[in-house]
Amino acid sequence: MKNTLIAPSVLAADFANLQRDIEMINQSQADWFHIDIMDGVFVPNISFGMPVLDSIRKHAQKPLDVHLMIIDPDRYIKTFAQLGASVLTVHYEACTHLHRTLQAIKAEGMLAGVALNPHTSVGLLEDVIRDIDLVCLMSVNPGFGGQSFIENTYSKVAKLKEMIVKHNAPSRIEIDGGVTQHNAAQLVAAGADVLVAGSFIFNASQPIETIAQLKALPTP
Ligand SMILES: O=C(CO)[C@H](O)[C@H](O)COP(=O)(O)O
Repeated sequence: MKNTLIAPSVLAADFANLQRDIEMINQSQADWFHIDIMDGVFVPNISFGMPVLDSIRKHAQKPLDVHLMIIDPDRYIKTFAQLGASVLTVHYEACTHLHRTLQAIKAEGMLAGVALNPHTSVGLLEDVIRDIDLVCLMSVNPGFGGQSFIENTYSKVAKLKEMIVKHNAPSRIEIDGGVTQHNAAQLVAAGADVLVAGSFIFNASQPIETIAQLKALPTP
């Protein structure tokens, strides 16, 4: 029985004490570091770029799950491979030739992810789902941490899980945005494999225990 992977979003970390927060995640039961790269064009925020990720990589003791919220992500596939990304996720809405982009990510030895904005239907992935290692369902409108969870996500998870089973696809389902103790169990029950959480973890009084609680959720 697969257990749920927990990927704390570094976007919510204290950037004045980033090494401290990275060490905390290293000591926790978290599985991945979720890295949100934002360009201020695809989303109305600019997060951080290659120099910060290079510093994170030097201290992170868990795989880097890199989420590109940028236009034309093909430009940077090799760069993020060199920066140590284990998973590289691009937005469906930012790709003209998604199948080719997925092939390019895999050619660099990374797992290939596709993220869908809240308004984007999972059905649009049907012809490429077998080539996707991770589908990231945005449960907030991308760009900022600390937003409220979009309730329609539950039904999207169920639809996506049905498609993955129908096509015998390798895809994991990742949920990104507004994940807390109020929705995590229902998301896992609906078929989520990976939970991204930023503010729920980094704003917690005891973040390591908060991660342990997410990790202990029963899986279907
Ligand atoms: O992709 C993101 C925003 O675009 C963040 O990863 C996501 O919002 C997680 O942060 P939080 O758990 O605080 O919502």
